[in-house]
Amino acid sequence: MLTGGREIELYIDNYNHSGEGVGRCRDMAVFVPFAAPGEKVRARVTETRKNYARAEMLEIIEPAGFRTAPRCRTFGKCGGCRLQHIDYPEQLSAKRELVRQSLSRIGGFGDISVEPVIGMADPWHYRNKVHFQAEDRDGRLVLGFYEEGSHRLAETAGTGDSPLPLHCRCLLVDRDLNALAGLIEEMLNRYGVRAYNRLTGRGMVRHVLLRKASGTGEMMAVLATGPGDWPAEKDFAAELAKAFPGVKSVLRHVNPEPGNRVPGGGTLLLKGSETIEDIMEGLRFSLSAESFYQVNSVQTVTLYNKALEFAGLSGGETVVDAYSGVGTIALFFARKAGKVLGLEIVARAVADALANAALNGLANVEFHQGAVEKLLPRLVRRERRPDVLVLDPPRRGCHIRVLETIAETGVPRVVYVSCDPGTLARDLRRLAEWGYAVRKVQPVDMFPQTHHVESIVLMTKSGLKGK
Ligand SMILES: C[S@@+](CC[C@H](N)C(=O)[O-])C[C@H]1O[C@@H](n2cnc3c(N)ncnc32)[C@H](O)[C@@H]1O
Repeated sequence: MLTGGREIELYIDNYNHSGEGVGRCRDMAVFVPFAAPGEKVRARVTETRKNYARAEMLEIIEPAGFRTAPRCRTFGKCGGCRLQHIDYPEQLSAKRELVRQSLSRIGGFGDISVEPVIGMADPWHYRNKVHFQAEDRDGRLVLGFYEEGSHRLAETAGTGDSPLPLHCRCLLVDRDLNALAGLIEEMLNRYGVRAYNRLTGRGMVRHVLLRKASGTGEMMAVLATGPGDWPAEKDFAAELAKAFPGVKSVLRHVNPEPGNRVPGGGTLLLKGSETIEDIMEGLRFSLSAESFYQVNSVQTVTLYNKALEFAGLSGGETVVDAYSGVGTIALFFARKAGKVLGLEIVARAVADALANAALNGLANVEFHQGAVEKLLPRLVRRERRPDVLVLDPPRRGCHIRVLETIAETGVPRVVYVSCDPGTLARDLRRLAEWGYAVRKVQPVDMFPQTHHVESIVLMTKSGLKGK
């Protein structure tokens, strides 16, 4: 029996779905964060459950050849990155194996073939959106990231000789957004603004959301604040936009509630416009602060082009883009299909998608607001069955009713885009039981240095050939 506090030595032979090393001790799986397969480590047990234990690494007795020095000084503290300790080629093969194992164990697909993960030429500074939390420290407001599982900022972040404050140098975040965060932090202090304290209700800034449209360079800054008056808010915004030319939108989101995660409140436009515009593969997209938009612009193009390839369009097809967000996939497809119907639950995203269709002069695309599990069954009853169905659900995967509708109507081609190999495997299993065959599985690395992996899968009705 393994007990908490005990020191053990173990060989690591796999990763779990969170990117932690997995070894075995007395027939018990032991998860060791930041350990890697092929390594022998000494670790202290921190948690024991019925089927597994967790341990913290004390010493690497035999390191793996692909182990590398993490570049960020807060690696292991802030919780954003999980894989900086292994080199990039190993990250890609680990993610491929993760997808393969999920499809095999959860999906029941046996020895399924998974394509090598499409990685990035430069796997750093790829994020076009970031939330910096605000905290008062030694009489100054600082911006940074929380330590994992806490509401305290990790001590320092980043590395190198940048003039930015240490906590504003995330190695995953676009360099302009890091620089913008540094300027905002300096300015907030100069304007005498303090961080909001959720216990006392005093202070002003809760967090800062920054977003960049990579194709145009336009940036948006949203200061999420408590309810207090801020007479200088417009002066602040005007100075910020002047000092940082890409900044086209400065907003203040007021949240009057004491807690940290309470929605509601209102958004005030302080400077510029409420949206920024991006260009991707010749298509224009208008983005608001709340719009869901993929965070890695380089890999998004790769992902969407793969989706197009898997769809195998010849020009006249009807496509349904289920979970369409601001309409990005739908508009990519509209240029190659007869008609595209986007289905999305968030009203604001549907409004953005309609605006985006108009912005690009695409008349063969419609967007409907509602839950896919309600809209899709109605749609296939009312209109003809789509030739291609694209699914891009949130992490929890598809509602069973969506999968049943696919099976009942026999949609010939299903292109499933997923950010969670576990729910992907569960959904593919159901479709396979109802007569669909997996033709191709292509992971794309949208989130280098983290354990997350995006996959795109082509399924066709059995008997039909995948291209
Ligand atoms: C992973 S995002 C994909 C968005 C878009 N395809 C893209 O690439 O930007 C999932 C989207 O599904 C929407 N969503 C979540 N649950 C939904 C449901 N039951 N019905 C319709 N849309 C839903 C979310 O609002 C979000 O926009």
